[in-house]
Amino acid sequence: MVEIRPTTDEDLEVFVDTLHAAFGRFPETPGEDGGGVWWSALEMERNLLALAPDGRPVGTAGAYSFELTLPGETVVPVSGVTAVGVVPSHRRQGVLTAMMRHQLTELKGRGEVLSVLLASEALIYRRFGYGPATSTQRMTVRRHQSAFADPRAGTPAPGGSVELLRRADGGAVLEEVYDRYRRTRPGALSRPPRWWALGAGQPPVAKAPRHVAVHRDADGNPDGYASYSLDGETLTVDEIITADDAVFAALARFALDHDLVDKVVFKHVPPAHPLRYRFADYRAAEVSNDTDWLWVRVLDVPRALTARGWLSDGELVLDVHDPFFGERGRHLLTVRDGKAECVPTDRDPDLSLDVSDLGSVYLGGTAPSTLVGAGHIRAHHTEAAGLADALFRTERPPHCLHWF
Ligand SMILES: CC(=O)SCCNC(=O)CCNC(=O)[C@H](O)C(C)(C)COP(=O)(O)OP(=O)(O)OC[C@H]1O[C@@H](n2cnc3c(N)ncnc32)[C@H](O)[C@@H]1OP(=O)(O)O
Repeated sequence: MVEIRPTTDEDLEVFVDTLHAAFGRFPETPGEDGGGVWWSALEMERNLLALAPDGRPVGTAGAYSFELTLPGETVVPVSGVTAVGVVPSHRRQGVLTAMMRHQLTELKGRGEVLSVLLASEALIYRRFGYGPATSTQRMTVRRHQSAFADPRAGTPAPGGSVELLRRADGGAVLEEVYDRYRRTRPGALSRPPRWWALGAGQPPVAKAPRHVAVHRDADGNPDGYASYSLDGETLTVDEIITADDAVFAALARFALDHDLVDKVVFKHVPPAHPLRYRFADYRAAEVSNDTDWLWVRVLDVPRALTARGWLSDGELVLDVHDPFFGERGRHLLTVRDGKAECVPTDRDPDLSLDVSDLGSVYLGGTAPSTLVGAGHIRAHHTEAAGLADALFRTERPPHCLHWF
């Protein structure tokens, strides 16, 4: 059996070496350009090493300290699980399972409500109770097709402006705009100050050259930015950050109006993004790379359900099974005026579901009826799925464009 132990700053080199062995890449030195920025953002006091009986390190798992925005604009602390790897010689022997048990038990013990991660492969994490909770898409637009149906959309509001920032000048502005945005968007994560200081808060997580355009309102206050790069005739937008759809349109227009550019790639947009409907030609935007992004693991069902906000009133009895911890609980969820109460009950359930499916529907990114249709969630009567859809829905789909 393996021994799992927490790491300290002194373990950074062995941690990085082990993780690189797991991913099959030659070790690079933390602090170099590129991946080095990401390595230096690791919180070594929160990471784990798995050691074989002979003391050799064979596995790694890490956690970042983030805040996650829930429906209803509530913000909760979450651990962002990262840097998970087991060296090829020790795979399929339960090393990851041992690390997950150690980590999830510790997170529960700390009183955390949820844990999140981005999965390298979609078959790995459901068994540990994580479910895919947000998705993201790529939108590619040919510039010559990109006229907006309403040509006035896309110009900044009267008195507003779009200005190109030198990256060195952008730090505080971007951090502030991002922070305001992420508090309004379910599924968005905080970017710790240390990430911004390292330059890691500006995607990609590297010091590669990027251009940044900032949008300001009529009073000169920044309320959105676009980070992008140019390669030949392709302009790639890493992210447009704003809580305002009109500002998004203005920044998208700015990207689309670049001379010498043939196509503009918006790397991360939520499903059904309004931008697609701005174009006079609906087919101007080609959507691809529709993929899962943030996975959510509910650690405390009643606290998770009462932490988020709700749009509709209603009642639902959920029978939630957590096979990884061998737990099952029946919960009466009652929503009134946007707030929920959740208490144990012995009433007949409306729905029976696995904790990973609760993770998938929790942020509003997947309708419970979809998972009933997929045979994941069991509806105990004909109205149950519709009732759950009405309760869990959110005004906007959750979205996370943070890579970690
Ligand atoms: C949040 C992140 O950091 S994502 C990054 C994840 N890391 C990687 O992708 C790096 C390359 N891969 C690896 O290092 C390893 O294969 C890991 C970490 C994914 C899995 O580690 P292992 O120690 O082999 O997992 P473990 O032995 O505990 O497997 C538990 C179960 O999951 C299954 N499993 C594990 N990995 C996979 C996978 N990639 N695909 C399908 N099933 C998997 C195993 O078959 C096993 O199933 P069983 O209980 O039915 O027998």
